[in-house]
Amino acid sequence: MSQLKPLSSHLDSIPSTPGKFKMDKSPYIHRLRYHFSLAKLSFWCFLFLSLILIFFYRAAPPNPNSASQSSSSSDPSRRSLQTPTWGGPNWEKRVRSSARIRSRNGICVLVTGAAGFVGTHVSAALKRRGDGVLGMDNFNNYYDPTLKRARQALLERTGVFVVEGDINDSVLLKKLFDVVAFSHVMHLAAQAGVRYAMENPTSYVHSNIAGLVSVLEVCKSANPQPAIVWASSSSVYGLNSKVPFSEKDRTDQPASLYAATKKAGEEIAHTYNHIYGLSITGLRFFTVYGPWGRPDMAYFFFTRDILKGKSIPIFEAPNHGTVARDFTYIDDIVKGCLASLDTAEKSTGSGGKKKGPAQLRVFNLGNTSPVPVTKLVNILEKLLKVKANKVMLKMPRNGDVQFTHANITLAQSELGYKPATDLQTGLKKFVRWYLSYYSGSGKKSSS
Ligand SMILES: O=C(O)[C@H]1O[C@H](OP(=O)(O)OP(=O)(O)OC[C@H]2O[C@@H](n3ccc(=O)[nH]c3=O)[C@H](O)[C@@H]2O)[C@H](O)[C@@H](O)[C@H]1O
Repeated sequence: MSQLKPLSSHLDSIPSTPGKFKMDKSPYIHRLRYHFSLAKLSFWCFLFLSLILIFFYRAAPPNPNSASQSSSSSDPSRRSLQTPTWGGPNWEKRVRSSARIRSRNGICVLVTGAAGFVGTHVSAALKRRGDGVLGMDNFNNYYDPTLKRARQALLERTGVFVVEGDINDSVLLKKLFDVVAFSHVMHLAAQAGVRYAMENPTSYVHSNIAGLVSVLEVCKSANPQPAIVWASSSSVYGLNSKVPFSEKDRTDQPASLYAATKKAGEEIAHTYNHIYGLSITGLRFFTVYGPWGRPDMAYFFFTRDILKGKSIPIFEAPNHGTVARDFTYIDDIVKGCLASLDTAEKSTGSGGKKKGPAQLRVFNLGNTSPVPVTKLVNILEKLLKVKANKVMLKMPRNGDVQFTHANITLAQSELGYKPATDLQTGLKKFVRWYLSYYSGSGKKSSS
């Protein structure tokens, strides 16, 4: 650059119109030609370097489609969109290999939320029996992402590839359907947690409503259309007081935004079934617990805080009323999920057009025996051999309901669903996992 400036004053005296400049072989002109070619060389070098820089800058995110959706919002489920990591021949090879069916009559399943608690267990179980499984997860930081990465590593070891991406990234979803003709989608990606909905309401709309629609849109346009099984929630029963909760009971009184978004999901599922012939099964999970569980759930952080000697808040209903949950062990839930996939009928549409009526189902997947939260704490105290520092608190008005209790007659008859693990047995397995996971390496922290 420094050479161009003085030279430009010489060039100013040269006519700009081609043909008007007469070649003169004087020494001055030779010097001028020398300076001129030096300027040209510098200019081309500069241009060349700039192009290289621009190329590397633009090439940094491998997938510009995802990058364009990035957001600096406080919504944790959106953060992963800023670091897209998919695409390329190697990536496609891994996708195909993970989704390859390895058993006779196997199915080919896209599992969203695969690095989540239920997603990990379901993906591993499908893979174990020879189904083709491809996982997808956005690894958001709603709770400790290192736990999600550890689950991902577990799945990698069983041969399940977890694609990093958000369900709202329809370009990625379409790409996955271009590469693999999934026969089923197990849609488990969601913003979970009842109380967190008051802190970050938009994350529920983003994942549980917009995200669900994004998944259904891609499924409806796929050819062949997959059958869909997805996670609804026991929370849709809300203020319903008729027990046990049956699928026929009213679900129009949600007590939290989380519940409202799951209820909305059930209505959205109805619409896509009605218009596009998608086969859809919604599963109302009842407080699922077990190894590799969610640190935001009471049984998990009670364990952590009892071990740390911290106080644990136990909610009670008005007039010291008992708060209870139909806690359901993860292995029972996995059986219910696999049975739902296996009994799902094919979608009837293709390429966005309905050809006939399709299956639409909703099932309770619970344990059928509610246990008071105080009893849960007693079991944990015995298993951990540590007395809990309990603080009884009035149940806050932030979305909780006093009790849940599943009627599972329908799931029993249609899916052969039969929960087999009581809370004592399930918590024993959880505590064993917890102690080995968090004390094993000495590096991890559950806080
Ligand atoms: O079935 C569902 O559809 C939901 O199940 C789960 O919600 P919940 O049943 O509310 O579980 P969880 O928070 O573990 O509280 C358990 C109990 O501890 C009580 N509880 C809780 C916190 C506390 O500090 N004190 C307390 O007593 C609390 O009052 C409650 O009685 C999932 O999180 C949710 O994502 C959804 O899947």
